[in-house]
Amino acid sequence: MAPLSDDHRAIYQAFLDQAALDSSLTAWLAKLPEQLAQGLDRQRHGDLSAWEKAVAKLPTLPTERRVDLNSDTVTVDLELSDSQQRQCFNLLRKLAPWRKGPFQLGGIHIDTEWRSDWKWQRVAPHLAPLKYRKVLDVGGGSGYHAWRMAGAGAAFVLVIDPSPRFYWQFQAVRHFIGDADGGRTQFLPVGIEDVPENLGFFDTVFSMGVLYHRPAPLEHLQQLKAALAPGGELVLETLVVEGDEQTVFVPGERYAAMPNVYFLPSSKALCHWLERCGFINIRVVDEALTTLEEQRSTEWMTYQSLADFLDPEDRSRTIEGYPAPRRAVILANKPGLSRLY
Ligand SMILES: Nc1ncnc2c1ncn2[C@@H]1O[C@H](C[S@+](CC[C@H]([NH3+])C(=O)[O-])CC(=O)[O-])[C@@H](O)[C@H]1O
Repeated sequence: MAPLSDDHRAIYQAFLDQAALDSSLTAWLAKLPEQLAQGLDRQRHGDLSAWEKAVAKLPTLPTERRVDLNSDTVTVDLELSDSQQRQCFNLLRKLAPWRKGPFQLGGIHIDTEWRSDWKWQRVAPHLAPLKYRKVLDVGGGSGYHAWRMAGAGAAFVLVIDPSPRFYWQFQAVRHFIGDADGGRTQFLPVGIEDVPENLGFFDTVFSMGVLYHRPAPLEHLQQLKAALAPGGELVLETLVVEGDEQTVFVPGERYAAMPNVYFLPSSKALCHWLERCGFINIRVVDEALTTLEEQRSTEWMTYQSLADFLDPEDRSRTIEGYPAPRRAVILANKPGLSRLY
């Protein structure tokens, strides 16, 4: 077994607690130390040591704090001296670009590239209540949505995302939140391909903003289904195009300047794919164009953003001449009787 650092011990313990309740997790538990060691291997990610150090340098915070995971801005109110606040600000800045949020931590407002709260507003009203549910957020970024899921009462929320920057952003936010969530929210720096097969564990699985990055989208849907418990709910959010059941668009090298974008189906085609993968109760609950207010450059993400990736003459097209980003939210269930009913 690979040695566990202090940071990882909490994740391992959270898994142990869950595994005691459900034996399907034990297969993952055995692989966990190796996966953690690899996901955070300093040799593989140049800036990792700097991010790790920035989080380690965050000052010890007063235990008296008010944590709100249920508002659009994930908020931790606590009294910081001016110098402590300046120190925190500078350390949090070292983890930039901050893409997914917003957060308000000890009076510091992290205005992220994405208004991830707007996505949550489109998704949350349609979900089976998250209370008591074990939740997996695949490609969960900084963990913004995971904190909102914990705020909605989920019993256990696991973010998986192979980006070590996001891992350290999550740990920075965790430093402020402390154990206000009862340790129910955890982050593993791994990809969906590292999740053991046929886990059948989670009551809700989210895949938001991930499917279009997968070269084998049906395989991705099958992996999500395999992670779900019988009767569990899939929440799929992805880029789509307009069209019928057979419409699928595959862009060239880049789409809105993003590399690694593969399949953009219509939402009708996506429903068809889900049906082919054996999901039931499939419904499109939202479809909307991404606005320039939802994704933009900020002080915390100073690089180019959506406005630079759309045709300046015709905002309905990307700079490559493709249809501008449109996103759908689709819910579906894995067949079977849920333990929650
Ligand atoms: N193999 C993989 N397995 C899991 N995650 C992956 C993988 N490859 C990349 N990712 C992760 O998927 C996330 C996609 S971003 C959506 C964030 C959030 N969900 C949102 O809805 O705002 C969308 C975007 O920025 O294009 C990134 O954090 C990747 O690191």
